[in-house]
Amino acid sequence: MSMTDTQDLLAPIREQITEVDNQLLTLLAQRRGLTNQVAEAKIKMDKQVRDQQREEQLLVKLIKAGQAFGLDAHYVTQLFHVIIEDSVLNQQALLAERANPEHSQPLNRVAFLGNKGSYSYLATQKYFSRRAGELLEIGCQSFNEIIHKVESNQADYAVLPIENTSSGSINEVYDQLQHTSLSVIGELTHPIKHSLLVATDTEISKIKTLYAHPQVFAQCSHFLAELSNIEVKTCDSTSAAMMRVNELKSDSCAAIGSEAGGNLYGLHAIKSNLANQKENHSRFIVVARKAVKVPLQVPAKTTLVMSTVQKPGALVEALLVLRDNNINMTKLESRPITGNPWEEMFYLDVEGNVQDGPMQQALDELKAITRYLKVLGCYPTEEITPTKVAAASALQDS
Ligand SMILES: O=C(O)C(=O)C[C@]1(C(=O)O)C=C[C@@H](O)C=C1
Repeated sequence: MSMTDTQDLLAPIREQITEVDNQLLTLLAQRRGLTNQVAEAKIKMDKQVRDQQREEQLLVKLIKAGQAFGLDAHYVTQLFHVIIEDSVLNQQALLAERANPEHSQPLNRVAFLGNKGSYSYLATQKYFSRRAGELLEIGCQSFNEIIHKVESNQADYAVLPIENTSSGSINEVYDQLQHTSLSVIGELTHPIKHSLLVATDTEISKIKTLYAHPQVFAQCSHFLAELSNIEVKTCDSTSAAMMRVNELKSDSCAAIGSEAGGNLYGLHAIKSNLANQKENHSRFIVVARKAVKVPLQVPAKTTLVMSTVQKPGALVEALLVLRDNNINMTKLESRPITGNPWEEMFYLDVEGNVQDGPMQQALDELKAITRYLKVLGCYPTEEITPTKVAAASALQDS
């Protein structure tokens, strides 16, 4: 069968697939509209955004209905976890906006690291896509510059990477937090997926020169080891590598970076998942000059910074305060204090709202036993743990 025949066979089926996809999008938008209404009702009824009992009932029904259509339980569960996560995040954003009208501006000026196409750029887009107001992107060359932009009112917000699942905490950002008066007002996690990006209709065997940021090369070392006769050229940023490959428009050049970022420079991916570690995510924080008030209906996280007194067991004592007040700590990081050798500043992320009784009690107790304690911010949690359906596997077997 010739290539033209094959394409003719595919074309009408693809048309139908496109039609179905558009219907799916229409329905998803309709569902999102309904969740906005749910959020409004929850504000009036003073109810929690998350209702995991309702989610479980919903999933059980959907799994059953899916089976009748020949769709397996795993597929249906995965799909609806994403849909429900979107719904929860959307509702949280709406409630947070209502509680902080002064943060709702027609224009959000946001400083981030790198240019269009960088992972920080994509995280910025993702975070502000749920928020009202237009986005003005301010690409910066250093964390210092980013913080300065917000402190000096040249930007309203900054999006900063704080940790990565493969390379750990980003110390430079923690050190900036030690000296700034800005507050953490939000967080988000963004997947870091490296792809091989090209500008022409080429293939891997033709690639002779690769452009990327040195950290990206390090994260893809296993993939690079498989290639032979390749020249590796380091660039200052992922976006610089993309720009270079777009300028060269050569069959023998490729950049490594995110596919979505590459698309902004007219590049397309010929191979994906290049990182050594397949689950690669970065967590970002959003900071602003003014703290936000998190409605009690929304699950919150609080970031604290403290230094303990110099005595054995001082840190343990501080952590016991959290335990005794039933507060879960999700992260503990220590950084040296500038100018005070051998002394440490501790950064803690804990689950809870600063307006909550147990949290206020814990903060009072911590103040009494630490040398320094500051709340860096309290913000809505964006890590939405998917609801498990105990009956799913049983349903699948039946
Ligand atoms: O039904 C609700 O209460 C909703 O908020 C909607 C919804 C959903 O998207 O289906 C989202 C969050 C809740 O945890 C449960 C269900």
